[in-house]
Amino acid sequence: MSYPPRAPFPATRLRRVRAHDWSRRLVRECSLSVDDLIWPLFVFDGHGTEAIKSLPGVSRLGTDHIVDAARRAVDLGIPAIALFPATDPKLKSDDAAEAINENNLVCRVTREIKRAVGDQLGVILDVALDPYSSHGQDGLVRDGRVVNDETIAVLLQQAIVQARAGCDVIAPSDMMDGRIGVIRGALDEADFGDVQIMSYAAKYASAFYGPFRDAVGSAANLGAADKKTYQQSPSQSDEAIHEVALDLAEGADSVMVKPGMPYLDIVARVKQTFGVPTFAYQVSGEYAMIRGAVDAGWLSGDAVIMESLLAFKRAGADGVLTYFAPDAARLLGR
Ligand SMILES: NCc1[nH]cc(CCC(=O)O)c1CC(=O)O
Ligand SMILES: [Mg+2]
Repeated sequence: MSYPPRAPFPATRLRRVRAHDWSRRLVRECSLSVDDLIWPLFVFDGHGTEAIKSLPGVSRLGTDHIVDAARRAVDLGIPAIALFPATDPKLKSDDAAEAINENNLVCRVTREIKRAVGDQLGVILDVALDPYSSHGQDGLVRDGRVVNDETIAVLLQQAIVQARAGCDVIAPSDMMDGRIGVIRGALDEADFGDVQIMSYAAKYASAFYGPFRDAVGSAANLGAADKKTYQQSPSQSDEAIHEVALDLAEGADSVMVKPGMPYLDIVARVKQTFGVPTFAYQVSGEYAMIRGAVDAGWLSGDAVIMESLLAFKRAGADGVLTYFAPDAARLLGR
């Protein structure tokens, strides 16, 4: 055998198209755009900003800062924000009554944001009781159990007050069975037929939510309890498909998989199975993991952020809820 070898040469060399930037761009299968981003924001009833220890770089925004953040989202071209309230502990109760107060923090702030930016920005609000309950659970607790149907009776009222405040998208994140159909019916009856429902359809009982619970202050309320009787076990894949099928049949306009990066297989299955608008939530723990490593100098920030978000697109997601939304929008705008 002579050297260098003359034949046979590999007919197919995948490196050929990788050799030039123009050619890599030409064969690109998926890409991330600012249109794919949803920016989650934490708001508290006060002024200024509050750092969140377990979410470096993310702050709770006071009512005097939140409208500016919404304007910033518009300027960056981000299509939508998701608002989460850090409720004053004094307003939390066993029945989470503050959730259905039409002048609660999130409703007031939504009205202000919509007044300022109108239809230039979509506002998404969670439907679940955990920011308002003294036990930190997403539903009502009776004899130590999170009860399903009684909870839904409250959730539908929460959805209505939020829609009345001007919220564009209701996002039930509670994982009660059957709530999408009931909320859809209630919205339609109250003349909010145009308000969308983005269902957290496949939401897992995950350890990656820790920093979020610090941010909204539900960690202390929840204590050592967990949400395993309603959120899915991380071992489940077929069950996620079943969940999504039910929520779509009940009227969900779009569905979400949560967390994101450890569940890209679920994102891919959901998109391939149903072909509907599918979102993924790169949750607080995923953000903290990346941010922490970047801040320690172990990972290169911009590259890792963009790679992590592109991976959602490759899996089939139509959009990503991410605390990196403003960073990504800035990087994409270059
Ligand atoms: N309804 C609760 C809710 N809505 C969004 C998140 C987590 C988001 C994140 O971790 O970034 C959670 C946490 C939970 O289920 O305990
Ligand atoms: Mg369900």
